[in-house]
Amino acid sequence: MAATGAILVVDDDPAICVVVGEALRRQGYRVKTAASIRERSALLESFSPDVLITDVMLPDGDGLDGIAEILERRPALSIIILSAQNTLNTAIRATEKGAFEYLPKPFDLNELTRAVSDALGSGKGADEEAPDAGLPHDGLPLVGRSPAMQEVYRTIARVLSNDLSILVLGESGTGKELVAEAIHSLGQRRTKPFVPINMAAIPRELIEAELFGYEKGAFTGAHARTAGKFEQAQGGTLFLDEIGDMPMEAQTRLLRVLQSGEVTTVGGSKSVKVNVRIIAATNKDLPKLIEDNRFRQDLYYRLNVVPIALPALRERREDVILLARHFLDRAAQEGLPRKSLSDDAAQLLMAYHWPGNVRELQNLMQRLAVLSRENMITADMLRNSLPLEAVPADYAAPGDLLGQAVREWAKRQLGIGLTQPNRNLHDDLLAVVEPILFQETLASVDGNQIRAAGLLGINRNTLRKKLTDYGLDPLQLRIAE
Ligand SMILES: Nc1ncnc2c1ncn2[C@@H]1O[C@H](COP(=O)(O)OP(=O)(O)OP(=O)(O)O)[C@@H](O)[C@H]1O
Repeated sequence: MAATGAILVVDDDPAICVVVGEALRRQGYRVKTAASIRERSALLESFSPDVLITDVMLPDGDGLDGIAEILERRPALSIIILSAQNTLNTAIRATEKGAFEYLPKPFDLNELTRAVSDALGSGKGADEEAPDAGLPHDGLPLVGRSPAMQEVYRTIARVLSNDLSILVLGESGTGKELVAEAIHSLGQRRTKPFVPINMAAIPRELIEAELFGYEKGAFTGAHARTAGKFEQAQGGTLFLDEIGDMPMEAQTRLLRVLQSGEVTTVGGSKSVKVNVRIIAATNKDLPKLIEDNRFRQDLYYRLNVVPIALPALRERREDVILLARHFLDRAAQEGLPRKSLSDDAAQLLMAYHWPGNVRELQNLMQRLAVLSRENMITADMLRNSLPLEAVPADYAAPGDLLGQAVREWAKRQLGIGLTQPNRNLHDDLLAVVEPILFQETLASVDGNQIRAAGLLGINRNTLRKKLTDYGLDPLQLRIAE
């Protein structure tokens, strides 16, 4: 059955308007497109859409400006925000303004059509809470633009206006604590305490006393009544780090507190009401611990209301250079000499597998900012600092960068849905790559077609035909036969 509904698509990139517009029309929607905020305002009046899909960076301003006012006038309208800025800030702003969905670019066309049908099906967005306009956005701590981080930002943006329990998962050093701090400092509890407690860092027998507090005389050394972390976090957020290391008995007690909302100190009998948001984190496989009877299943369900999975740094290599520069900038702001990265250093950083994740990268950049005397950080300096056996032998292979470029190119082509059945992505890629390859190869042999064909491993006639097809002028390439 054809879908019904009117959709307004606003993007100054005509390709996106065409592709998105076509995809939605094929589903049966009525679609109009606009390329600016001015056109958007006019069409909102004359076309009266059910769903507005809008880009953020528009030629006449910020596409998010005016969204709250539009929703005030048309509360039934669902808004989907597209953005290439891809920061936590954009995700939060979009969600706060009342957007139904936020899709970072390049987006998947199926994801967009699904978002449209969800928006129409639900009558209205899932995030109907009153937008909180006063959140502090500056200096947001999380750096990264990879698709995996976009997913993290979207989830963070969605949990700021509620108190759902969060379970942050990820290897050591991926930023779990930073995510917990961000949720707290951007959310509605930000004026109250953020109290972290690391289960792995406290002797097992003291965990309950630390968490729930203790009465004077409860055990040797308990000289006075002491409030536990739960009470200290009253009204705010309790961050239970390394929750997988919590002893079973403490888990049972924690579950009871979460169920009742009351804590009783160790050695005490009176309970105190507590109101805290729980964010837990672990690098352990909790379902496996449950299987081994080392973690309570009921506690797991209680904590894992909204999971946030942080990718390992090697799974988001596109963020490595961004992060490295961020840490170098920070070092410079702290008064250390400003350092930059050479190209070969950047390649080496991207090829390394970062077992210690962002923390390892941060430590390395700080060390180099302090110790190196040069202004430029080179691959040689890194080789002295990184365990070399961990760097793939072909780290410098341009293939790594090329592979990444091709992956991004393919994602972009597929993501914005330019691949109609009659398109030939394979030929399109060759048309981008081959002329560059031919030019470089010919230049390296002073334009000798025979030698170039030999290096390329193709027949000379094939090379000549391809040069003609690509409109490459053999004379300009100084092809000497
Ligand atoms: N996306 C990021 N942007 C900027 N800094 C980051 C990011 N992720 C992590 N860091 C920095 O890396 C360091 C390690 O992060 P964090 O302590 O949050 O990791 P973790 O996952 O909690 O580690 P562990 O499991 O070992 O406790 C911190 O100094 C943090 O500021």
